[in-house]
Amino acid sequence: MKTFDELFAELSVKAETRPEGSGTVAELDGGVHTIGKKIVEEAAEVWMASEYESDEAAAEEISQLLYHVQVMMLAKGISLQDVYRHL
Ligand SMILES: N=c1c2ncn([C@@H]3O[C@H](COP(=O)(O)OP(=O)(O)OP(=O)(O)O)[C@@H](O)[C@H]3O)c2ncn1[C@@H]1O[C@H](COP(=O)(O)O)[C@@H](O)[C@H]1O
Repeated sequence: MKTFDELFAELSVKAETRPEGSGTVAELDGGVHTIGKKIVEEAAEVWMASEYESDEAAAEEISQLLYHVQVMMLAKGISLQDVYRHL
């Protein structure tokens, strides 16, 4: 189990060190367009799971959406503070 901030720290290191086999590195290499499509796909899955599936399934889809949003933040060089400032 990890928090939003802990995941972002982990992904930041992956983006920096580019370890072999990292899905994050592969997604970053796909670029903003590819990451954006992934976000839209996961957002739809959050909607469907929330409307038609269990709370557990919805929570899992939400975690995946948060992950892809963080990958987009890294692709754009947007920090947690840049986002939190708007909350
Ligand atoms: N939390 C996540 C996470 N959530 C979602 N995903 C990715 O998003 C995909 C989920 O998409 P779907 O369920 O829709 O599955 P899918 O459509 O079959 O997936 P694709 O074929 O599109 O890849 C997964 O296959 C992962 O590639 C994640 N990938 C990684 N993490 C965490 O990120 C960290 C770094 O991961 P790596 O960069 O891979 O080392 C680790 O702590 C991981 O737990």
